[in-house]
Amino acid sequence: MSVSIDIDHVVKRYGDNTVVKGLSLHVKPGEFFTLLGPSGCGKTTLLRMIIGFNSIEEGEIRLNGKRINDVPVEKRNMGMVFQNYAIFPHMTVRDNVAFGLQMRGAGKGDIEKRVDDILKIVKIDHLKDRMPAALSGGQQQRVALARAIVIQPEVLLMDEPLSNLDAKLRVEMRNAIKKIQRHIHITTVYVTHDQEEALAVSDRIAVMNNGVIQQIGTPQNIYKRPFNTFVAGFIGLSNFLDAKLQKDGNAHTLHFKDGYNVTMDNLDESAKDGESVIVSVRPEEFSIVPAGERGISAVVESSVFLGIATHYFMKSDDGNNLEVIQYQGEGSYLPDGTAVSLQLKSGRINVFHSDSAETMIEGGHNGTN
Ligand SMILES: Nc1ncnc2c1ncn2[C@@H]1O[C@H](COP(=O)(O)OP(=O)(O)OP(=O)(O)O)[C@@H](O)[C@H]1O
Repeated sequence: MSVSIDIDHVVKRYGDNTVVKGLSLHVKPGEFFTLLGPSGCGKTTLLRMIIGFNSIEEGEIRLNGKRINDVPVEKRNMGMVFQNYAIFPHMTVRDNVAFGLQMRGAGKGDIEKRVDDILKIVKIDHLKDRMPAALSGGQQQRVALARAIVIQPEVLLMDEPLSNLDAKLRVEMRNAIKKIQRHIHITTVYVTHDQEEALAVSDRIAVMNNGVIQQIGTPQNIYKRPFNTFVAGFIGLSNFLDAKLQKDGNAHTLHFKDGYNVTMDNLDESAKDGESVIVSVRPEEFSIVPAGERGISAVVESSVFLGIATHYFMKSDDGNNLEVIQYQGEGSYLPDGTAVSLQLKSGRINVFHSDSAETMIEGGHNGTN
């Protein structure tokens, strides 16, 4: 049976330095939940609080509603996979995976069967007699994963498990991890600073900065409707433009510096007439139209052909550097120096208050309550 995890106003201090600041979140049974944020934001610290390597200064962590603050690591029944694999170099794959079961006093026959089953699940059963030094990085990480899950933990914790692998293997392994997690349906908390990896594997993501959660949501929700400018800038690419808001009855108009304006019908009541706002636009949320048409005037400075799309680096007439993506079939190639107009897709762009940096899109929330 899968368990839920409640993190309830937890605080972690190192001396005078508070690195986790009254943080709360709920992980559902069987969920693949990711903590995502820049280096030093407190992800690993929080993960270590869940498994019990770190003390909890304030607040509570509960498993299926039961407080575990004072339960020692070995009694928490959690498996953990580390960035550096942490497998025993002097033991075969089979012995590495069997180790945790032996420590728990499982019988010989039982150990053999469970190790065989798990090695099949992580697809390294053909390597069971190898020593770790004779394995690739991806294979070693599969051993580490097998070792963590063979003990049938209630919770699987992973701390940047893919960061030592090359780019191609990272993609292969993240797909494998996601598949295995779905298969065994274990509540999983995954730590990464790689936003693409987080989007690819997670059911939900908590975006953290400086010990505080910025937003919790599904990958789609966080990408499409970031709660604040930090999330908009951290997840995927965003262009940020200044605009002034004008209220016209129920609708609002965004006025950009060079006279272009866009009507919005999805802003909430916090949007005030005359307010300065920040508009975030994904590179694929521009429509490129010929120069002179309505839009933000810009010139192509350089471009990168990516096969599926062309990525343009442009400069707007009022001096903003803009990144714009044109998918194959959406128009002809624009050589450097081409003048264009950029129109915005009003249903897709995001608008933030300049002062609080928080969204004013209707229904936009940070998912923390
Ligand atoms: N044992 C410790 N003593 C003092 N400060 C610590 C200790 N461990 C971590 N910190 C500090 O706590 C903050 C959060 O660290 P943490 O390792 O949780 O960040 P992170 O988000 O996991 O970053 P990274 O992606 O680089 O691992 C950092 O400022 C770090 O220097």
